[in-house]
Amino acid sequence: MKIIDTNLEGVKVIEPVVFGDHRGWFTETHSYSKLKEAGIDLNFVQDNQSFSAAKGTLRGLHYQLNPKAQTKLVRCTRGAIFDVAVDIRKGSPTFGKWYGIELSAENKKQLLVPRGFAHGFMTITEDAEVQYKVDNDYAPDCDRGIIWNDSTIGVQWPMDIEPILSEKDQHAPSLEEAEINFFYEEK
Ligand SMILES: Cc1cn([C@H]2C[C@H](O)[C@@H](COP(=O)(O)OP(=O)(O)O[C@H]3O[C@@H](C)C(=O)[C@@H](O)[C@H]3O)O2)c(=O)[nH]c1=O
Repeated sequence: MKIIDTNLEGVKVIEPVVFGDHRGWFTETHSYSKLKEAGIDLNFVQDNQSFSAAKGTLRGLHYQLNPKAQTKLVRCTRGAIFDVAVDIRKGSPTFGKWYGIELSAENKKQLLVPRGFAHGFMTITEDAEVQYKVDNDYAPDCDRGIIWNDSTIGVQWPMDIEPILSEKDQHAPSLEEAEINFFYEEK
């Protein structure tokens, strides 16, 4: 498996090895040992799956406050999405900066979104299924969002449309108004 750095410290793209033969293919979708060898030691405690029934569905930008912050390891198992991580660690040299990548059932790429980052995605196929691991329990009290089109973040979503959003995501605050309790720690 290839682990590739991005413009944001700690945000990584993981490209699994896919073994094809006359039956189809095989791939490891997660390896604790291989991530640990690469210096990524995570204890995933929950697996999530979502299905979005229409192209242009946007879920995000979401995060959980400390002490319930979550690292997410995201992949797309049907269709394709544009997946985004935003650095929202106070005092970070890349605060408010984003990274985006296409994840698809075909390319099998994964995005590692660390604690202290907001996460969201837009579906770019007729429907899409997303699966992700998290390293902290779901905690509705700590669940927060930032509006998907926040102008200071300026995510370049792949389709210039009014996306399909949840009621909650339609009313999310701006980055400036959002409650954040993550602080950048220099490595
Ligand atoms: C995230 C989550 C939601 N739920 C419930 C709450 C709610 O009734 C229903 C749908 O929740 P939401 O509307 O928050 O689902 P969704 O908008 O898909 O939220 C997800 O978006 C992506 C971008 C993420 O990064 C995830 O961490 C998560 O925030 O599922 C759980 O029971 N456990 C969970 O871990």
